[in-house]
Amino acid sequence: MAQVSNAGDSLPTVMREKRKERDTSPEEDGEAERYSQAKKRISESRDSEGFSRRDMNGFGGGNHTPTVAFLGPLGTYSHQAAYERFHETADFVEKGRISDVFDALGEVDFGVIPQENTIFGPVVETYDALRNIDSSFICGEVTLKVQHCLLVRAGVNISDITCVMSHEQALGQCNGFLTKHLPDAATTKMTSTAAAAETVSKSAGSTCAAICSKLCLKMFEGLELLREGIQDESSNYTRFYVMAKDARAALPTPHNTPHAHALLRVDSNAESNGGDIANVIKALEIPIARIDRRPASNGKPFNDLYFIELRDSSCPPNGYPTKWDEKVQDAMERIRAAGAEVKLLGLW
Ligand SMILES: O=C(O)C(=O)C[C@]1(C(=O)O)C=C[C@@H](O)C=C1
Repeated sequence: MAQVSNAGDSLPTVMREKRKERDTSPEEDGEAERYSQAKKRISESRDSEGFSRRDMNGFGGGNHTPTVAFLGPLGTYSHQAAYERFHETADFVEKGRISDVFDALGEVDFGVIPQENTIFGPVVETYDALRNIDSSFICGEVTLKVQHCLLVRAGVNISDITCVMSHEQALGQCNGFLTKHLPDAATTKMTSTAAAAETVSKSAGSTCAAICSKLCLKMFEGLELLREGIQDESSNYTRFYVMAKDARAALPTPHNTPHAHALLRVDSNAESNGGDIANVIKALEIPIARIDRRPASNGKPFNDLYFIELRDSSCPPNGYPTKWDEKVQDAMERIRAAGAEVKLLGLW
């Protein structure tokens, strides 16, 4: 697996004194403070892990602090993933929906976008947006450990809960818990896990619960932790794409994956190809890491678009395999020769 971050791994000790009497540890208090501070511009150019603004291709040399959009509000897993990837090298910008993060690319330098979860699978909103993008690119990835909590307004017991709010991914990842412990509670899809926590926090007298990160206890007032680690498998990870408008935008070092990747969007519906995805797979001649499929949404029933992620593990640590870009371009030429349309969505 690529670089995996657990948001609570390394935490400042200064926050210990500030600890409030809640369900969070000193480490989690520090974590909350770190993430709150993440929005602020940090003038220091190098942090303790060696991330440097000078390492940002295209940004180095000037005074530009890169901006990074993520699905908000503060306290989402996207927020944590963005912070784990960029630390204090960037200014962070909250967006209301995943599609808003895509739309912001260009205004902001980077966007951090959930792509896939190990329990519930691909993030549908992300693949729907990938169907239409023409000039934004995936330039990196980050993987985050996800431990869901059940948060309620203080004083609410599990037997009182009438509804559960969260992002559809989190509801899906906790389906076993919901079926077993809250079979009669209604579920409400929210734009994000932290949006659910915020809604519960602001609804006096509410008997709704939110499924979200423990960090939300510190981000929003009046919430209490009822259960922790309620997802269907204790080992649970979400992988995020890091995207940019500029295909040449390079992420701060260290390069975050031991493999080289590319993502292709393939439309195999052209008549010249006979609609056969097998021709495309044969033409690739590069190992395939995963294939996802979404309706092409072009008015023709059962026309699909394929998202093919390529992976080459022959690269040196923190680098690309020799001529990776050329290998991918050559594969795309072969796909076109086979009669399908192909678009490069990322190279990292
Ligand atoms: O709602 C959030 O906290 C998000 O960052 C979104 C998201 C997702 O779309 O998969 C990210 C990680 C978790 O898998 C649950 C939700």
